[in-house]
Amino acid sequence: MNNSTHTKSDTFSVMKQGNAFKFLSNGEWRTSSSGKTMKEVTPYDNTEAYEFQSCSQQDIDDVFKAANRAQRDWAKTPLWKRAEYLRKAAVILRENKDEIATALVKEIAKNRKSAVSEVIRTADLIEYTAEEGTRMVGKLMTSDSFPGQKRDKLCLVHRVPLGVILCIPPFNYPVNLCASKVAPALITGNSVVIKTPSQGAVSALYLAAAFHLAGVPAGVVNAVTGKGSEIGDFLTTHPLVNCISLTGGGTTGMSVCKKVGMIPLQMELGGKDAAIILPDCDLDLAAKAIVSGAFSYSAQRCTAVKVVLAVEPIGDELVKKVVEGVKKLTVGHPEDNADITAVINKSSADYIESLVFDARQKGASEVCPYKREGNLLWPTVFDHVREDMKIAWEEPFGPVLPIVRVKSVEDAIEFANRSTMGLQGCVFTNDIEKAIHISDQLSTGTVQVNGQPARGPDHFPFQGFKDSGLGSQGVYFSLEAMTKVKSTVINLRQESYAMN
Ligand SMILES: NC(=O)C1=CN([C@@H]2O[C@H](COP(=O)(O)OP(=O)(O)OC[C@H]3O[C@@H](n4cnc5c(N)ncnc54)[C@H](OP(=O)(O)O)[C@@H]3O)[C@@H](O)[C@H]2O)C=CC1
Ligand SMILES: O=C(O)[C@H](O)COP(=O)(O)O
Repeated sequence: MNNSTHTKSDTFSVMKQGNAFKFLSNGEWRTSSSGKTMKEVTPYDNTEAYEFQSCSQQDIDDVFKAANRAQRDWAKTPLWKRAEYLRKAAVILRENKDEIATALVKEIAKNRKSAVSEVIRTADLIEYTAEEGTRMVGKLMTSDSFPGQKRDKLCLVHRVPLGVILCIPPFNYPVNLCASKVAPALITGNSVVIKTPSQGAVSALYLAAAFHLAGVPAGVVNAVTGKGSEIGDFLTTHPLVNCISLTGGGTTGMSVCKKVGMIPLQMELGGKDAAIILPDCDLDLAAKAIVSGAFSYSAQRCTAVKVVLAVEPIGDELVKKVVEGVKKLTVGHPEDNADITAVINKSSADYIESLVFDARQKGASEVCPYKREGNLLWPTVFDHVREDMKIAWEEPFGPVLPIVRVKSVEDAIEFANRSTMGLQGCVFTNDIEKAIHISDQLSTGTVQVNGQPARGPDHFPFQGFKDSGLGSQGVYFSLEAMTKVKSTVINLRQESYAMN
């Protein structure tokens, strides 16, 4: 393994040919056999951000064959050594955090501070995964714990890799949500094929490059670029895929689920996270969490607060505090660290606008008014939202927050549970018994008490109920998801009991 540090500006030069980024196949950065490239524009000024390969079916087929070939030797690499590769990749990410953050700023308009923190969070996640993975030991079971049995069978239980994992991250965390799939896959002895998001492709390629530069053997980490609508089906239905881990929209996730065969799936899809605010809560704390929860990264987070259910009589006071908080948010360019930056593309901005117009036309009260310049949308808050308004149910993935007034906690729970999604929810109250009762009633994978919805810290389990997903993420849970149980049973001729 190469132990030198990677801080020079040409560290990643291997990834490029001219202006175009190459894709990673079997340990080599290549141009596509299609001869075609794709261009990506910045969300904020529509100028060209990057150019990268439009991978062909032939490229993808080659990548899967390489990943399949490399996996067995990788699985035979001692665990401590696999962990070393991961730690090395984490070091490379940290050393190059500014360059990678620049890609995040340009491709997905994440503000610089958050972009740098995504890279550091990713390095931490990879290191934690290396450590957790080395501690993931098998277990020994004995037959005599089952009724009627003697101690004449010893069962050695191991977790073994699945094979080739197809990792499909979304645009909003192209580095971190790529690593949250790749790191657990690698430490457990799988090889990976990354399908980068089209907006965010270069950021995800940097992640792949960190593993490549760390010296991970050829074929173990591969990354292809291209449009999901063009190469998605070929990737997900490829016979050499042994597991798919996808984070993205519900429509994408469900269509993949319907097409693939009997392989394990880890799906992290959309959310409509509700914040239930009880009259007895610390209102300042709740308002602060709502503003941060609803508007960080312009609300392009699956865990964003997407509807507030204010239990009367606190509605007026809560709305006043939320509006005060929203007015302090800065709107502008990601390089200036603005809180609110342009949403990912025009079609997303148009969709968000359609939800705004629907709420406006149906009479919601626009307490923080909507304004748009290109893809830049000012943080908008609607009060007195009713259930006939689309914004009450749909996921805008943009800075528009609906507030619904409800008469009772029971009404709030009923409203929240009517959503087809069930990622997270949160409840603000000073009564912990009430909080537990509400958490028990909510059909969501996680409920936060007196805090905003969030995936992190990244070792916590993260899962969606209903249409929000399948399986659980979070370091240990992903290690389990990317392995299967294998057991060896030793049948003794006579019973034997371990003695002191
Ligand atoms: N629960 C969670 O953890 C999270 C959920 N999300 C959800 O993701 C959505 C926004 O992210 P976004 O990136 O736009 O989501 P998409 O569903 O559009 O895309 C997600 C990923 O899937 C790829 N893809 C698209 N079509 C296919 C296909 N047919 N087969 C295989 N892969 C495909 C995309 O590639 P391409 O870009 O080329 O189309 C991208 O890499 C929101 O709905 C949000 O709620 C986002 C983050 C976290
Ligand atoms: O993609 C998302 O939106 C994330 O999974 C949420 O992560 P966060 O809660 O750390 O923003």
